Amino acid sequence: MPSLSEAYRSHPVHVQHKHPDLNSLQELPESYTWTHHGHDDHTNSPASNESVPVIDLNDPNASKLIHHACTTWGAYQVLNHGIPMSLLQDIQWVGETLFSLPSHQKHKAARSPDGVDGYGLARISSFFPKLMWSEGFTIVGSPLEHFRQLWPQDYDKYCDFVMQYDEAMKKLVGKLMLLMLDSLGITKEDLKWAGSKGQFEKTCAALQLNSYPTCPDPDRAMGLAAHTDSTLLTILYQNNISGLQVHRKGVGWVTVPPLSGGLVINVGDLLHILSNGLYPSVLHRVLVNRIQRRLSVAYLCGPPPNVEICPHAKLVGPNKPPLYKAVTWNEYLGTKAKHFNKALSTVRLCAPS
Ligand SMILES: O=C(O)CCC(=O)C(=O)O
Ligand SMILES: [Fe+2]
Repeated sequence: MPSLSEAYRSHPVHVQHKHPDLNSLQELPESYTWTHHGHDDHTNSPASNESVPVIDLNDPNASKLIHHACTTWGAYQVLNHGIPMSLLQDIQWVGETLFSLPSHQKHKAARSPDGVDGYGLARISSFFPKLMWSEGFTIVGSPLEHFRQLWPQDYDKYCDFVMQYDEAMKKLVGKLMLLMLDSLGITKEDLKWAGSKGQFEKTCAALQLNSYPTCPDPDRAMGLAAHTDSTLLTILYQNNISGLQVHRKGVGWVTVPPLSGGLVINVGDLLHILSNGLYPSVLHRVLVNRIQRRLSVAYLCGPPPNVEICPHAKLVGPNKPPLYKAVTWNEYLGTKAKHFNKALSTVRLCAPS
């Protein structure tokens, strides 16, 4: 069975590796200048009071609320998710410390050209002519080797925080998967890969730390370009700096305001497939600002690598043909590495009615 890192490794996306230290630039270089995008958000439109739903996981109606949020937005924020605030602060501190290291130090843990983990530009960079105003660090499995390069003296305390975060996220994934499937009328017994305890303990994940340094010309820069996640679901912690936007059909770009202790849940491409197109995988992007560095931590969660994901039988019928063919995460990552935002349409069987 291919591991997640093997899956990524077999589908390398080539990203230019030498990039300037964004923290030291006084002007936006041409290579980072996107066309002006300040006008294309929804803030002046009549729908500006629309916002991504906030759901209390202790609410007895959570499953219904999730159904509504996922069909309309493909995203929601959660409160009372069980992750202690101290753990969120710890992982944020790891990110802050990591990205504050001198550039040459960070490059000691650079992602290898065909690799998945380590320091570098966003993997999606190769699909855009302009560079993004961000830096990232990806962790799959143990961060030990890279952290040893970054912090030769005290790497173990940073590793501990990552492991604790990973452990807590795994539990939350179990809870969220149950709720999100329930919201589709699917039980854990309906999915073989839900695991013997029905807690989705075999799901695979990558942890992505993102840093968006302050920018001298934020209106013309892009922190992270519009994309959907190749996951089942993504659990995102954003510190208290705004920047994340989601796209809603008919409304446009909508900012997801940071919520103290809140987590953003994105529907990824594989859950979109599993839901037979009912839940859109949310298109999202990140804008930057000139005042404060923004940090985010994304837990990118997918199925066990060799499991085939297809529209669930309960969501398919005579009037609802399956919209997608079955794909493993590995196969889908390959498709995404080739076709990026058109990947879903390449695994599509028929047009929606
Ligand atoms: O920084 C954010 O808020 C979003 C990050 C993201 O979309 C990703 O890592 O896939
Ligand atoms: Fe994302």
